[in-house]
Amino acid sequence: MYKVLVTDNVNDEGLTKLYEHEHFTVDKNTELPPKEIKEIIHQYDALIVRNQTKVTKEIIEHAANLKVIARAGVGVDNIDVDAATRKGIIVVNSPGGNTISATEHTLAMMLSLSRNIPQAHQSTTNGLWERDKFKGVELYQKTLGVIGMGKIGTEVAKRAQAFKMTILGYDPYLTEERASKLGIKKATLNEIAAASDFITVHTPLIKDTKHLINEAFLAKTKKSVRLVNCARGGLIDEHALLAALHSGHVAGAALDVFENEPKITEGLLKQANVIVTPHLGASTQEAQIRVAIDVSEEIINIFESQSIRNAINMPQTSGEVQGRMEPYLMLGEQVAQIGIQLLNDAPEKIDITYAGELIEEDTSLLTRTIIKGILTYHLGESVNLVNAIHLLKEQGLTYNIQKNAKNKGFSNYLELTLHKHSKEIKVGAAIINGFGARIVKLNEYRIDVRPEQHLLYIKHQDIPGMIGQVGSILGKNDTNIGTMQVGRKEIGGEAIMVLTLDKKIEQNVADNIKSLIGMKDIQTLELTTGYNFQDSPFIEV
Ligand SMILES: NC(=O)C1=CN([C@@H]2O[C@H](COP(=O)(O)OP(=O)(O)OC[C@H]3O[C@@H](n4cnc5c(N)ncnc54)[C@H](O)[C@@H]3O)[C@@H](O)[C@H]2O)C=CC1
Ligand SMILES: O=C(O)CCC(=O)C(=O)O
Repeated sequence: MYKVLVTDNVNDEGLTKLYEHEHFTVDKNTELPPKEIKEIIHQYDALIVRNQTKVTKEIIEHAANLKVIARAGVGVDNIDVDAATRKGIIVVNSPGGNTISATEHTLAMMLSLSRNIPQAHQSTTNGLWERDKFKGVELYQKTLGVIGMGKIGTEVAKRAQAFKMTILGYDPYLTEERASKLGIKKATLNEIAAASDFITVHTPLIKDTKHLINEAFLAKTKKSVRLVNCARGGLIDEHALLAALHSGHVAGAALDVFENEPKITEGLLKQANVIVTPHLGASTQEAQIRVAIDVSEEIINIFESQSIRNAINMPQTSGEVQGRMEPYLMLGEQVAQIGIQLLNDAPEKIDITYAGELIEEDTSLLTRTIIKGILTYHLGESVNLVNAIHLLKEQGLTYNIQKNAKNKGFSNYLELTLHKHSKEIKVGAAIINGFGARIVKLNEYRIDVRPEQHLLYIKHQDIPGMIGQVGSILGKNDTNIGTMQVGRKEIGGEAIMVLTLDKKIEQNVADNIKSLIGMKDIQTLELTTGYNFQDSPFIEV
């Protein structure tokens, strides 16, 4: 049974699938203070929040069993994603569940701002009839600058076109082609500042976007510009905005979000031309049901079928790519296990080469799988696909990926090289049509070994009788040999044997083999041959 904790007001109808699922129990408590969440979080496998709960590093550190943090919404700035990643916890969200609601709220705020609707409503309900005081401006033929042309920015732009506005869009990912398809103009921030009558922001709050609208930007804006923020507080420097409102340079602002919610910078509310809502962008029946359904399904999928659609801290792979990459993931993990066991030390540097068909594939998940396989040898079960790269960097290790068109004679090929001082271990592998996974290279030797659970690697002098002696010792100790591969560089020189065994051999058997004349090295290798829960989460797009 998986335990899920819900600490914010997430829609119950949308959570139905989780409530009714036989493998899940859900505890919902929207009154828990942070201290209490910290105390009980170790009991839970998943946590669902909106943006009220701050999922801090402290809470995450106490989350001994947590596998998933789900944000019923878009922005994850209330979650310490770095801390979650370090702990191997998947952070997921509902990227599209509230797009339309946030878009419509933005339009509602822009219209309210242009026609002073909240102020006029207040005045009229107070018994006044101030028709001259609330003269507004039209949107028609005005220029709207949209900063952040993602899902919401794009939908806002489309709807604003219905008002016959000219749209300027700025987003590092906005191409000329997409802008032209949307019928908008791709612009720089400076161009938006100089030409826009209305400016609306739709970016996440990240280091790069904090105070994107600041004193310097406002100084470049057109006089009487109107600003809308239905994305995140902190995108606009509220003090700079206040100064620009005081000076009359900015004609008005419509704000749904604030830098220190629920606090609002003193003075802003005193401005007659500022209209506010308490972070209502996603607050519609439809959006709340949708985001709750999204996170419920996501959690069920992660625990029941190991597939992930919307992770923040994992690479995304399409279902089609996922199907093609599946056999390589197991092979990647096995290659890593062989490499690290042969190195028997922490590597300083890791080189991974993908060749043949693999150069066309999205190999990000495969790389993570290999890194995970390497690190698990020393760091144990705390390593998973979420935190593998993070932990690698934390260990000060570097890794290097090469995609090489030369395929070494195989239609696909992956090679791992682990370096430690002057020692180097190289393991090459391929999926061979009709035969499946094969280890095809060990250091400088060409081999052909099916990666099975128990392998025996032997390095020896190439002298007659060696194979027989090893076989005889294993036979006497009741150990069946599945396959045996030998490789040598030159007759009488150094050679290797790689055997697949039906069971693990005892140390005394290995010692017996090691004592044979001409024997140089012997290592038992143990490989994973089946994924278990949480080990192979796929991300679907
Ligand atoms: N008020 C509310 O209740 C709601 C607020 N939001 C917020 O709206 C924002 C946008 O959400 P979506 O459109 O769904 O996200 P999205 O991820 O689809 O789009 C964000 C866009 O911002 C762009 N961007 C990033 N840095 C930028 C920069 N420095 N300058 C310009 N563009 C930049 C990205 O390239 C991306 O295209 C998020 O902050 C989200 O949290 C979302 C839903 C409801
Ligand atoms: O849960 C909410 O209402 C906040 C929505 C929001 O800000 C987001 O999804 O980013």
